[in-house]
Amino acid sequence: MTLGPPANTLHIRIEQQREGTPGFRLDVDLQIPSVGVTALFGPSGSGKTTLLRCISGLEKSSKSHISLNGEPWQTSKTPLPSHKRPIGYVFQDANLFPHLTAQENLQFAIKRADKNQSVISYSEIIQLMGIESVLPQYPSQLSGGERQRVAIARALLIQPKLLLMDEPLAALDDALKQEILPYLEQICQRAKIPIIYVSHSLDEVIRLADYMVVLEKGKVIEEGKTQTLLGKLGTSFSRYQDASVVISGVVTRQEAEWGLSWISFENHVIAVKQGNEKLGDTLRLRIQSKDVSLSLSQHDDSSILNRLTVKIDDMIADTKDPSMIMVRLLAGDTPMLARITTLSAHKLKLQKGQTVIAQIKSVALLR
Ligand SMILES: Nc1ncnc2c1ncn2[C@@H]1O[C@H](COP(=O)(O)OP(=O)(O)OP(=O)(O)O)[C@@H](O)[C@H]1O
Repeated sequence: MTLGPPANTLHIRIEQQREGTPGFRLDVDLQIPSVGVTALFGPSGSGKTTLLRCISGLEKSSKSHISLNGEPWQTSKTPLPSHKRPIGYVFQDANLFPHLTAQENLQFAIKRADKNQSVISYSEIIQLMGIESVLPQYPSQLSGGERQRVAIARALLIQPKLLLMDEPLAALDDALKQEILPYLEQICQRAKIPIIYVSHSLDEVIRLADYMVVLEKGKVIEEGKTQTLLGKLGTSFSRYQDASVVISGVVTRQEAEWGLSWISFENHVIAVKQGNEKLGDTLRLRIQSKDVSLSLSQHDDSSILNRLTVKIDDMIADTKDPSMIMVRLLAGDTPMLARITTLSAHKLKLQKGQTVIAQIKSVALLR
């Protein structure tokens, strides 16, 4: 007996060889979580958009099998036309109908909605996206950010089983990106469906995605939970100079007089600049490998607040820059990365299994 894909999984099997692009072949067999955000990452031309277009049926593929929690809703034998697939699609450009108001654009989606599926209600999405006041307006009267928020609402109002987002923030400037990210976070937390999110921005991915897939030349080269994948050595991420890890922890102490929140994970505590978070909130922190230095003993005379006792798990030389080395650390079971000079590693005689102090200079609070 062969076992099918496990429950709580979205299984996507796509093969495509497009005429006119002989050098490119898409061949993907993915099993990703059936709830939450999966980021699709990879260099330009690696096939991210092609994969989304094949999933949505906008592009033909020789093999196309999609099943959710073991239930197939798209097979090569019974290909569904694009408009019949229960998929919401948000593109880089909002693609709203220009001759319809924002509200009419949304009503168009409601007509198409799957009556058996209830992802989100009209009133809830209007409130979550903060678009009540712009409903009577035409797309040309909206700002780029407002247009994109209406487009996201429209994609969700078809009550999809899967939401595809292809660089939804790429056309916006940095200020607008920062404005829309909290809306996206809310949607990602609220919609209990799988969301595939294409982005070139590691910042966005780290902030939104629980799971990551990396494509290269039409094939999956890496996949896994965001936290696990980013904490690995030898991946495409650990080669970046801004290689980072994500740590999830709970606010256990706040000191208003110093403007600090203390975030606990496993047996460790990290101080961050206080924001809107409250005691008991779960937060994600981003720690860049270049902000982590190592010492053999605790230095109480240092200005660095965050000094964690960790174990060296592995070390790998930077093939592009022999003066630098990446050290993988474990704070309990939580991986961290430190990018330090090869000379320091040599002077400190760092070795696998050794206990050291990780000094963290700066921690970004992701939410
Ligand atoms: N309409 C098309 N006709 C023919 N070939 C195409 C077409 N669109 C893309 N390609 C080719 O298909 C391959 C995959 O492109 P795709 O746009 O899916 O990559 P991508 O990872 O989304 O890139 P980017 O990050 O730049 O958007 C590339 O070789 C590209 O040149």
